[in-house]
Amino acid sequence: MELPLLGFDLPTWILLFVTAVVLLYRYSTRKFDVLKELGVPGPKAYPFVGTQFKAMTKGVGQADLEYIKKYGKVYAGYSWSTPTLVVADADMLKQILVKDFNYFTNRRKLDGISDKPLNKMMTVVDDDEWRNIRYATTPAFSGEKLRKTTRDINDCAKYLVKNLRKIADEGAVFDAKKSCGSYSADIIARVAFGIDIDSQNDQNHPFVKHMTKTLDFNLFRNPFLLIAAFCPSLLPLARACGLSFLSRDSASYFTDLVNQAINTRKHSRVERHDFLQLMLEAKEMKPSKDGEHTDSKQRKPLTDEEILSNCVVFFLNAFSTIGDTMAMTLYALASNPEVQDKMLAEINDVLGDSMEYTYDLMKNMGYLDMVIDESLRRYNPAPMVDRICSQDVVIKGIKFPKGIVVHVPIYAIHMDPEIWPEPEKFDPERFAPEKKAEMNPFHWIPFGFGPRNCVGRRLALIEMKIALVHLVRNFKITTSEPNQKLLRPRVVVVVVYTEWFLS
Ligand code: HEM
Repeated sequence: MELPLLGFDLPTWILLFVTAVVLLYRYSTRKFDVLKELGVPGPKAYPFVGTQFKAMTKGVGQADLEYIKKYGKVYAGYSWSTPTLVVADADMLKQILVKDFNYFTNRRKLDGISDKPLNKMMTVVDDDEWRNIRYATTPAFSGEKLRKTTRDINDCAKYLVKNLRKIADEGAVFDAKKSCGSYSADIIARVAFGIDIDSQNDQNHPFVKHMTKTLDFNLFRNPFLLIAAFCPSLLPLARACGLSFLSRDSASYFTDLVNQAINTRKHSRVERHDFLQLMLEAKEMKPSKDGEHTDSKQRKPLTDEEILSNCVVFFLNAFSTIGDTMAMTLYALASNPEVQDKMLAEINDVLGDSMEYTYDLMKNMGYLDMVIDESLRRYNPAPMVDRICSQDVVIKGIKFPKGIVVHVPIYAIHMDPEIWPEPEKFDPERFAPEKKAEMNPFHWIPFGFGPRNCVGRRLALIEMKIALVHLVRNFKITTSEPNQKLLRPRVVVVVVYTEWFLS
């Protein structure tokens, strides 16, 4: 006797299942004709995954590298079901990222990022809303502002040295990714918001815990991301079931942290000129104390929602990128002792007995710059950036239809053997001043390019430089032998390297 399941008999279940598969198939292939019309070569697209299968198994960067070799510097693909043109050609990038910026102002939105407190992040908002926020926050990273922050950065770096000294004295190994991530979190909290989180002393600090959880872009650990990637139209249902990109506890942790910082600021008599202050001034449309924001181009006051989202985006961006790049630079120094020795010689030469490493002193360290530039080429944490085309435009004979996503394959450009011979090799000499002067600027784009490039670039560089100077001056960095082999990039949204340790 057949037992009906939830009131349906077996044939009905089979019919429902087949209908669901057919509907999902049609949904995931509905845009598969768009790229055929453009006549741009590219890999075959499959239902549900588009052309992403290689990216899922080998990482976005490696997939781009292999496809560019096969199809050329412009190829067409489907990011899941979204038609995408991948552009690695330098002239076209100049056009897209700079000259025709008005047609390529916005980024593709991950559907999941429309929940508070992430919905108004500078990284995801469009057009004038983006311009307004970018305009209000850019002055926080001026040379003058950063010069004032170097004392705070030095303090955090000294703390890092103190903590690592304990480990070195015991002859133990250290987890560079964690230590550098905490260093970077402490700095952004201090210099941008004036708050002390002291995550270096407590790597289980809730701040670190929530950051790490939020930045875990593994599709298979975060069902919300999985749905956003494969079937975004099911997101409302996912939300109704309580799923979200940012977990509820992380969302309320970040919201409370920012609100506390704002309240403390309101009642404090200490005058600050940092990122948070600029945002609060932009909320009230006050001219900044330094005369910034007096320009009539400033369009609208920032809303509370915009302030909250952009505080969170600064935390998120600074935590992962700087921590990872620094950790990879340490790995490169450990694996290339001659580079480490040369760096130390320059540091001693420039600094003499000084223990305060100022903004201006850092400018005199040409070899340190070369090491960081090479590290950002070889181990850049952002394997790609993207833009959406807002109206039909033809570039170098290729039609970019309105709505198409342009994917800029940073990793593949940085690892292209035609541009960078022996790309796997860590070689700071590639960035010697005479070579840098001749370099095509679109062959090295770790911070993106054009008006929408990384707003935190200068802070990132100064933070990394100061920490590396402290570390190289105080320690000889080596790899802990067996872990050297574990270094493999796993690229989903940002590059994450498998665990490894230094001593
Ligand atoms: C090594 C460190 C860093 C790297 C490699 C990096 C890389 C990038 C890249 C590739 C982009 C996209 C640019 C584009 O689309 O053209 C970006 C955007 C952004 N970055 Fe960074 N970043 C770093 C550090 C930071 C820091 C420290 C902050 C904040 C304090 C920050 C805040 C941002 C923001 C807010 C955006 C969005 C800008 C906009 O949409 O206008 N980044 N970053």
